[in-house]
Amino acid sequence: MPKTPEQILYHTLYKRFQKALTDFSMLSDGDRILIGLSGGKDSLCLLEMLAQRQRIYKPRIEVEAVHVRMANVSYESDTSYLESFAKEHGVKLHIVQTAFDDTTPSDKPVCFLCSWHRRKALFRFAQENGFNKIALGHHQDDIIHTAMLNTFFQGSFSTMPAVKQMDKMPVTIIRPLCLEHERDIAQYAQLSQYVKQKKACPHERNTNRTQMRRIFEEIEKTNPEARYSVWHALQKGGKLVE
Ligand SMILES: Nc1ncnc2c1ncn2[C@@H]1O[C@H](COP(=O)(O)OP(=O)(O)OP(=O)(O)O)[C@@H](O)[C@H]1O
Repeated sequence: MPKTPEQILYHTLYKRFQKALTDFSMLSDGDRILIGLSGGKDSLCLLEMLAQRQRIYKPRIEVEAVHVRMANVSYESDTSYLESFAKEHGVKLHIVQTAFDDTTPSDKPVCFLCSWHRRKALFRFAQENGFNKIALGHHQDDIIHTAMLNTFFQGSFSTMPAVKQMDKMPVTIIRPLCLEHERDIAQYAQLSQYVKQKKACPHERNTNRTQMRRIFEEIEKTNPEARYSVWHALQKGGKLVE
């Protein structure tokens, strides 16, 4: 039977997802995995693939998802779409709300505070509900851009690892999309007609990250293999597992 472009692309994405699971030994029998579902294309795609993986017998995993709403940031997320998407894939979705004080002056940017508090809510929810792993939707481009940011701005050759065992809690972060190319996820999201979130965060602006993205796009034009080169350097330097 002829395959549609959507099915062919999903197959490519799923193969890389499986390779990431294997290369980084991300799954163990009995894992309870909590997906951080922002509503963006990456975490939607992550949910779709983990939902499929959940139907395989060994290693046996259980998957649920959580969407964290930030009460004090007018950042509209269409939770009814997230609920129907998760339900369609047989994944239970939890919605939790949190907030932070953005009126007290702080030396930290609002985006930093917002993501710090979101992360805190995610960890708390995972621990209170017996999840031993949290799956996040960062892909290979995110990991490379972070490595560039840390190298050029922090003086540290480091990045978001594919697997990170948290020091102070019995929770491991996994990034099963770590081998995915962003453009493939974007194309799949379009073919699969993912609904775009009404992302109206008033604090979002051009950041150093956006600049790294542009620079990396330029580098890839000169050397289409550049991503594999950076990945290899990160792997060789032991930066992908903590
Ligand atoms: N509000 C949220 N609730 C739960 N998890 C979240 C939330 N926001 C982000 N995450 C998790 O953190 C990851 C990285 O967040 P980031 O803000 O970079 O993603 P995004 O661009 O909003 O969306 P996505 O990565 O899903 O396309 C997401 O892929 C998701 O797993």
